[in-house]
Amino acid sequence: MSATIIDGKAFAGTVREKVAGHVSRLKEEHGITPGLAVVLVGEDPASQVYVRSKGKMTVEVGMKSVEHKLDVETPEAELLALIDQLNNDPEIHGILVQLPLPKHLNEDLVINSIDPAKDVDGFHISNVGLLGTGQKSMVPCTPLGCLMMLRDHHGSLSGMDAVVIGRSNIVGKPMAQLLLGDSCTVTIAHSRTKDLADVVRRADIVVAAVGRPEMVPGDWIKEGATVIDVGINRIERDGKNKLVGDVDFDSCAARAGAITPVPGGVGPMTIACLLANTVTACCRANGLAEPEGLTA
Ligand SMILES: Nc1nc2c(c(=O)[nH]1)N[C@@H](CN(C=O)c1ccc(C(=O)N[C@@H](CCC(=O)O)C(=O)O)cc1)CN2
Repeated sequence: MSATIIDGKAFAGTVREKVAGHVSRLKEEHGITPGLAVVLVGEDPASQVYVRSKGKMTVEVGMKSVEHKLDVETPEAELLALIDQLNNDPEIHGILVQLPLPKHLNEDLVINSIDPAKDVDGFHISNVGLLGTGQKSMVPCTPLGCLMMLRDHHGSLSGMDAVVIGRSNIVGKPMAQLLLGDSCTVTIAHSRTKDLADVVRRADIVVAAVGRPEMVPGDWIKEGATVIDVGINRIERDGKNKLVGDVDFDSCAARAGAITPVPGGVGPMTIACLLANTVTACCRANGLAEPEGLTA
């Protein structure tokens, strides 16, 4: 079997076009411009790239972009004061604090200080609870992007066996909730899972989100399964730097029915879904109908 490559880069482009359409309608019909504030603490090189990209794409879809770049040693109280200011700014509909944060900052405290209605990352404990109980919430961007690609490829996911490898709060757990919401039979596998290969071999859908380069070999994949690779791992091979996912692409593609590449798969969908969440948050804040197809 030679797998269909799910082109996340192209799909993200169509999501951004839809977002841009909604933004221009919000401006023309209601005089509202959605605003997104991104906060970066420190100078982590990868985070700097992602934050730059978020700002650029926010402006490209016609939204207001605000960036706050804080010194690596910023005291927690100062960061919390900035979030409070953004929570109370009527021109800001979405707030995102780029992760990871420097070690001296309490990530849970910082995330939970964001107004849940403006929490476009969907990491606030209220949004986690709402998603877990099947209620309307802000949905974390990376799992939302994976769900959109799966729905686009399969139509209905109902009754499919899904395995999520990885139990992080920002990808593994919300991904499992979303798949359950679409009536998949879901297993969350992790480092202590017994017979991981056998568990993965039963799955129609495999979402790999462990952060270990090329950990999943092709012979774990059921013929025709769909493989969604969330991993973004920088490795050195043959003296060159390379970006690889959590699955061994060539051997998995040889057995899968469809697979996302790295780069160009899940990654670009993360930022597209951030923009989608910002429009959703803006519509909710103004009591307007939510854009269709941009939420879970
Ligand atoms: N507050 C948040 N922090 C972080 C999140 C998040 O969703 N919210 N996710 C990641 C980083 N991230 C966005 O912030 C992100 C990661 C990767 C990509 C992407 O497009 N990757 C490209 C490859 C880019 C490269 O060469 O490095 C791809 O996969 O094609 C976008 C956004 C952690 N922090």
